[in-house]
Amino acid sequence: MSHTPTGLPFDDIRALLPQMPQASDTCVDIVRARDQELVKPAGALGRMEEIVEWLAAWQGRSQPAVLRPMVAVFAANHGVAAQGVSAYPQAVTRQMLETFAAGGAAINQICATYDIGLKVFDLALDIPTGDITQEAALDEKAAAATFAFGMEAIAGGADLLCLGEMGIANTTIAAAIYHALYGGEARDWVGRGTGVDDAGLNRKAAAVEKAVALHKAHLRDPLEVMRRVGGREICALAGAIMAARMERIPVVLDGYVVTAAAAILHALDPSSIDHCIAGHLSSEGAHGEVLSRLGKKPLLDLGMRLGEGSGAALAVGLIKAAVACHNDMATFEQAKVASKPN
Ligand SMILES: Cc1cc2ncn([C@H]3O[C@H](COP(=O)(O)O)[C@@H](O)[C@H]3O)c2cc1C
Ligand SMILES: O=C(O)c1cccnc1
Repeated sequence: MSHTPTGLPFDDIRALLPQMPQASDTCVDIVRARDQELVKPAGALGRMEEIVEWLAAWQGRSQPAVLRPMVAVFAANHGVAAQGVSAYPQAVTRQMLETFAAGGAAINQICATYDIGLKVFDLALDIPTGDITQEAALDEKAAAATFAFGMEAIAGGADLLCLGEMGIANTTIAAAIYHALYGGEARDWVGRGTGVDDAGLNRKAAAVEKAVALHKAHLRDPLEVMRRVGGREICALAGAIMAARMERIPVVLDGYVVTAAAAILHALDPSSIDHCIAGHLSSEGAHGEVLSRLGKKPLLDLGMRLGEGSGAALAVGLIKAAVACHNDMATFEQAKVASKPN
């Protein structure tokens, strides 16, 4: 990327890209060699084997481990909610944070089931971002500061990071990001989110179209997309993905909203999300199209459209099982099973 440093906050983000650690091919080779020895037909664990290779590559460990998985949920409010784009009122964002704290949400139960840590971050809920149909969501300084907050938030605490979000109207924000990055028609990118009716869906498409038209002159730069038609949780999620890369923590993406933060980084540098896996395919319509643009094949497809990190956290069950098979299965020799087919 040709870029002259100017000392602006976004330059601090761009400066991270050339410093990203790369996958460890050596660790992958060691994992593959052990896979050959394990007491099963070659390749019989299919994608479970690929999951272990991915963990090894990005943890930089020849024997990968998932001992401290964490879900980080970033919560924010959005000025665009005033356009009538959600089936629920903005107050639900804070009410759900109280529900997370009380242990009553879906994500609490999934984390308890798979022994996953849960951290929830309130990103200035009382101050919704600017309505993207009227103005930029955030100025550059605030966007960069929130990205930095997301980087800090995940520091030091996990060997696998699942990302989640809570923010009424944020499926509209995600759709605006995809429309800005990938073009097409606004309608192609909007879905029913929390369950808007046909009139609500029309208002969503109109809001996305208006926002992208308003900011059009500035949307060639993915970081401008992030601050103008995005929101605080999108900035923090992008920061968390970047920090995880720097710390060699593999990342499990959630659904339509979390993937929008990954799409921003991918647009800056496609290799910047190589340490990320897609936990699931959201039933928010365009998620499949987005994942194929990002080159990600989702692990689960359960017809879910919740957010909160729920699809990512469910995938941890599979990931833990994949690691257990790899690390703890017997070899043909140990099990005294004939290793060569007739
Ligand atoms: C009770 C409740 C719990 C949720 N948990 C996640 N979301 C999800 O729905 C919101 C996005 O949908 P939209 O763009 O239509 O507002 C986000 O907050 C997301 O995390 C929820 C939504 C509700 C109502
Ligand atoms: O897939 C998602 O992230 C999603 C879908 C609907 C509502 N909230 C989030």
